[in-house]
Amino acid sequence: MSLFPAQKIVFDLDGTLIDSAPDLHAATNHVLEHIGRKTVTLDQVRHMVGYGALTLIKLGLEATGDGDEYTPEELRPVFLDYYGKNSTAHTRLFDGALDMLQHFRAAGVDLAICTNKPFLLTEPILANLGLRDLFSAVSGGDSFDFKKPDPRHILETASQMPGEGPIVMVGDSRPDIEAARAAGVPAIAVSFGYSQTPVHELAPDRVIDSLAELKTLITPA
Ligand SMILES: O=C(O)COP(=O)(O)O
Ligand SMILES: [Mg+2]
Repeated sequence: MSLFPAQKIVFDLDGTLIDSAPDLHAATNHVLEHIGRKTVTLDQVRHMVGYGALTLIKLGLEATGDGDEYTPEELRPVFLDYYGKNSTAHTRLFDGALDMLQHFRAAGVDLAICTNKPFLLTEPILANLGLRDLFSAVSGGDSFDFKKPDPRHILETASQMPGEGPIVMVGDSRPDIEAARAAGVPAIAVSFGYSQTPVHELAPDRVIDSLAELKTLITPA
């Protein structure tokens, strides 16, 4: 088994560490009901997450109507207002997430979150799930002028972490893996996330079926 040495692990959030689809589903349907559209299913939403709120709204609009009656931009405040108040009603950590994160902190590995979610929504979710203190850097899709799949999102997040050393990215979908590859950083993909295509087709360096596997795959550098 080839190992990935790391001093810094940069994690995607939705679909990787947290199963947030139920709350994102509710917020998406809140927007759709607000404009008199039919709702979408949880399974549909699970394949729409990863590129941020605007893309989620856009895909929700495309799935429920035609024409350009509404823009994602004008509906974004409706989405964010609802989601901001209901972001951890049903959201839970994936199995083994907390134990794995604590394992790496105890080994002196630095951890970060690099999500395409808005930054101001990310912090309360981490706090509500008891995770905030585990991360030395947290960046959202609006923290910089660029976001995943732009490699600078990963590299700028990593530059905010203390220390120097090799980086590993762990994510669930195309923007994570493309950003990691362009950044020259190994990409480990979880198989249970929200990817639109099977993650092995995106050619990450490794696919894992459980977060606990990271404890043997990644070695403290
Ligand atoms: O699409 C989003 O809102 C965020 O998704 P991510 O945490 O997987 O980057
Ligand atoms: Mg994700």
